[in-house]
Amino acid sequence: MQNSRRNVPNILITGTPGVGKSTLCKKLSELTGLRWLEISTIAKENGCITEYDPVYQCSVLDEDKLMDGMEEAMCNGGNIVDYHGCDFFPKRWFDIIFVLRTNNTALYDRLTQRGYVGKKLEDNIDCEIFQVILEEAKESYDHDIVHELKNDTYDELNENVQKICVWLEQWVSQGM
Ligand SMILES: Nc1ncnc2c1ncn2[C@@H]1O[C@H](COP(=O)(O)OP(=O)(O)O)[C@@H](O)[C@H]1O
Repeated sequence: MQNSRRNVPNILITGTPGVGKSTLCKKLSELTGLRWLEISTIAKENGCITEYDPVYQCSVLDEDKLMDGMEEAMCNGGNIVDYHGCDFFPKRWFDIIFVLRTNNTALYDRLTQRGYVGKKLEDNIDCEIFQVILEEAKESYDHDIVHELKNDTYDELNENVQKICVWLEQWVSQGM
């Protein structure tokens, strides 16, 4: 089984900005004790930003430097990685991948509340409509470890956290 040597798994939580990754990761981390690695913050704190993309209004990552810095923690396991992309991480790092999904109306409201306007808002809504991150995950990892989770409401958020906790318990017990 892939990565079975780790005692605790690594989980990737991905999806379009605004689908609720950070909210879910924070809760999951508090409940499980797994380490929440928010890639945007880690990249900023460790000088892994090469430039700012004025078209997409976002930071461009120095992926190699970031990966090198994360390697040891990821090999040890016990991490929840949170990022709105997934194709550049080493495949061997993850035991499971959850792609959060949100309907357009809810996502539009969340992103406008965050201050997104114009092209940035439209591009992120399009990203969700065309399920870009889900396709990216399926292209980058084995299909059987990629799971889509609907995350429109707080009830669904709680259900998703529970589902991941159940998976985690099963994963750990299988290795005993
Ligand atoms: N399941 C949910 N139902 C309703 N609102 C949510 C849900 N998850 C997150 N939110 C809200 O949506 C916004 C974006 O959530 P956030 O976790 O920052 O998304 P991301 O990390 O994917 O960009 C926040 O205001 C958050 O409170």
